Amino acid sequence: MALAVRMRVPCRALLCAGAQLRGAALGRPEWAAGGGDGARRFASLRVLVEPGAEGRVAVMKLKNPPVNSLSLDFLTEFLISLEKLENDKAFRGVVITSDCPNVFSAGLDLREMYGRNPGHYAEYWKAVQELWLRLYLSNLVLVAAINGSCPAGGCLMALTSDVRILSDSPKSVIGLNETLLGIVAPFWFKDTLVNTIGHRASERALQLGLLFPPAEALQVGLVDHVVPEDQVQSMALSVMAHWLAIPDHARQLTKAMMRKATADRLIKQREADIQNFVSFISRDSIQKSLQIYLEKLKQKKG
Ligand SMILES: CC/C=C\C/C=C\CCCC/C=C/C(=O)SCCNC(=O)CCNC(=O)[C@H](O)C(C)(C)COP(=O)(O)OP(=O)(O)OC[C@H]1O[C@@H](n2cnc3c(N)ncnc32)[C@H](O)[C@@H]1OP(=O)(O)O
Repeated sequence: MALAVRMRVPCRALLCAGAQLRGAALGRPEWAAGGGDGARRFASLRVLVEPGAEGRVAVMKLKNPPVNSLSLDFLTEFLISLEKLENDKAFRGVVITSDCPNVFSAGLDLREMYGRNPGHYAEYWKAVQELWLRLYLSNLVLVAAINGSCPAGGCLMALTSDVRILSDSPKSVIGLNETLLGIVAPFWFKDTLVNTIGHRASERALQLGLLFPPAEALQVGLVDHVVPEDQVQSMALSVMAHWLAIPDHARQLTKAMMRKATADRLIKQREADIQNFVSFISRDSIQKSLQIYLEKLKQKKG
């Protein structure tokens, strides 16, 4: 247990203070207790948390329409919800899924990375780092119930889970497609992928910006199960029951043993990573790439 405690991510106080500030800006996140489960069911504007099974599993539903992009406000609310669950001893596992049709998450919010100032980019990147660290080192069993498209930052989020279940639908593609946008997946995105599918498969997937359809995602090991769309959540809960059969302390220490070195690489150079991001994203050439990509997304509609 000691290792698990030591592993808690630093800068918690900092991010939480930031979260409260942003919460205030949002008109304070309202944790509306509701239903027969009392305080165990709560919601902010963009994250719903519902009881999953036997009171020890929670289902977190991402609700940032239309595409669950990971905006700063969304990240703030998600991190507050996750912390509430981590601190509630009743919960041992969390299923993460989407409340938006056909999209698990469109990844990082491009509007947070385009046309803003360096201070904003730094604040945003710190929140993205925090999301990854919190999820990757979580003591909870995390199961991603991926019920739709899952590119880039959405894929990163899924990769932090202990198990990934993907819906068998043509819309459900998953991968780190950053190069298609003319940007580069940071080293800790890459490390998380390598830890999941190995070096060679990652090299190919990252350079080509591959978005894998379900059968290929399963074959390469990016996801653990592919099931019909209406069975994603039930499969997630059934897989969860298997993982919860393992004593927490042994499983948590093992998870820490597997993931700590990867997390430490970022923890040791968080500030440098932020500066790197700010200078990279502020380049005219990168801003131009993002502008073109955003325009393409808009044109797709018309
Ligand atoms: C040396 C290196 C050093 C440091 C590295 C530094 C920086 C680089 C790191 C950056 C890492 C980036 C990670 C990311 O996650 S980038 C985001 C990548 N995401 C995508 O490519 C997905 C884009 N979206 C889509 O493909 C589709 O929207 C999707 C998800 C398949 C859903 O399709 P559909 O249901 O048809 O919906 P629309 O496309 O019509 O979209 C509706 C609406 O949402 C807007 N939108 C979509 N995605 C995003 C997004 N990621 N961010 C913000 N907004 C998004 C879209 O434009 C539409 O808007 P509208 O106003 O037209 O309604």
